[in-house]
Amino acid sequence: MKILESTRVTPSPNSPIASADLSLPLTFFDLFWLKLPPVERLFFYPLNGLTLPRFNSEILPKLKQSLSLTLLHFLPLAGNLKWPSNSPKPIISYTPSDGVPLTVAQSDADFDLLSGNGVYEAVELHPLTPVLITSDDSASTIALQITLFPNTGFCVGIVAHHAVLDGKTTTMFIKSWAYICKQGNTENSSLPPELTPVLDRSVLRDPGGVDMLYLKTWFDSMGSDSDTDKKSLKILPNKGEAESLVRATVEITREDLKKLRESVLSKLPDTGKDLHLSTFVLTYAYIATCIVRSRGGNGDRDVAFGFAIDCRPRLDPPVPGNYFGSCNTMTGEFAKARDFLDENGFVFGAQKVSDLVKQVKEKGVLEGIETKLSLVLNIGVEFATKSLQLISVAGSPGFGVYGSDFGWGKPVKVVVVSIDKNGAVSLAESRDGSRGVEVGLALKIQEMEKFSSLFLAEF
Ligand SMILES: CC(C)(COP(=O)(O)OP(=O)(O)OC[C@H]1O[C@@H](n2cnc3c(N)ncnc32)[C@H](O)[C@@H]1OP(=O)(O)O)[C@@H](O)C(=O)NCCC(=O)NCCSC(=O)CC(=O)O
Repeated sequence: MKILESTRVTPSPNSPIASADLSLPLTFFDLFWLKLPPVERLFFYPLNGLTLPRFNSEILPKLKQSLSLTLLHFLPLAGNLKWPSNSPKPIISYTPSDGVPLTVAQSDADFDLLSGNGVYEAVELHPLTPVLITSDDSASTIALQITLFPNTGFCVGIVAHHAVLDGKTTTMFIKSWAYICKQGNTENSSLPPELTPVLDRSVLRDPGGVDMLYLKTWFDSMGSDSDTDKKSLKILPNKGEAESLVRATVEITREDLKKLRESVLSKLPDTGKDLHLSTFVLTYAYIATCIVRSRGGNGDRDVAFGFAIDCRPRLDPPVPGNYFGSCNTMTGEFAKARDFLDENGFVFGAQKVSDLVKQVKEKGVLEGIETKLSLVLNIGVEFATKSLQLISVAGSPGFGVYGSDFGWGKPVKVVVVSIDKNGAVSLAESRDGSRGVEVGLALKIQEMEKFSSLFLAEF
């Protein structure tokens, strides 16, 4: 890996938008993620015979110029998290000298291997992944990396501070950048309505001091009375990271989903019809079952499974789908490994995940919102002690990541790197538009081997 350039891309200076300060308060949804590790995503673009001269003269200038134009719409991403002394909570601050940190690199790694579905070591993706810089006083909102693979293609990497943007906004930003790049970089680049971010914070109402409650939860978790520590914007290190994981991608097709649904219904002839057997529920329950079985071992082991919910359409009044920020909450459950190891483990999982989604539909997303952060922090502590098997979810088949075409074709693969640090699997839509689901995995090698032997061999 060779670093070719470390720079900052500023919003296009020709626009008056770039010359005004901007500040956005963090909402309670944002503050939930204040110190939680960021999400890392890579988009792989194959380009046969791509040379360094072509990369430098065509690809890179177009990507940088269009990024600069895109930032006019996403100004907070050119800024930083700050905590002014007169502010009760941190803010996102943009000033005209700010810009997005961008690393340009050249890799001699195997593009086809890293962008394929097969098994490879998780650490192989780390050199392609930008690093989010955070300190006591300041935290980057995102960082980007563009990596050339001579003769084979290039990769666009983004790391996103979850207190600034969630998966929906991150993927909307990448799609907007790709859209403007593909359009040909004219000044005044406008975005279609669904990609135009809504920065207005007044569309979201705090149910009553949840923002300050989350800050207090963060303060309490730090166990320090010093003001510097309390107001530090440093992100927490990943504590539960396992060593030497391998990655692979598996796909669940519509046909597989049909079989999974039929399998649940055949085992629950009376109650099955009341379950919410969506693509998401079936996929997550099935993958969680295979992961617990791949570890095998003691049935007494605690298993926590949980996932994020996009709150935008579920708030009253609903928040626009293109609202910029973090707008999700978590739901989840505990079980014992034996529940999944059991012959009817998948049916158990489908019932539990269905119940969780149905609860959200019935009770709304704000039910129990006050205690969500402390619950998640406690699970993190247990995960770090390795006493708990945690299976969470990053991404969503609804994000449409494969629509991100910068003008050289759609990505051949999109991966979430950070699942190798937090016990998550990643979900995306099938690349071929067939409405299947692509699932990213990061497991120990023995567990990956077991997973491969189990996956879709039985339902
Ligand atoms: C809570 C959920 C997981 C539940 O999903 P479900 O699919 O079970 O339930 P649902 O009500 O959303 O959808 C039920 C069915 O309706 C369909 N459906 C839903 N909305 C639709 C729409 N607008 N247009 C057409 N169809 C729609 C779904 O595809 C599904 O059908 P069918 O069964 O045919 O599919 C989801 O609603 C959700 O909020 N997903 C987003 C989660 C998220 O944002 N995760 C990322 C977190 S941030 C993160 O992790 C970081 C990062 O990614 O960077």
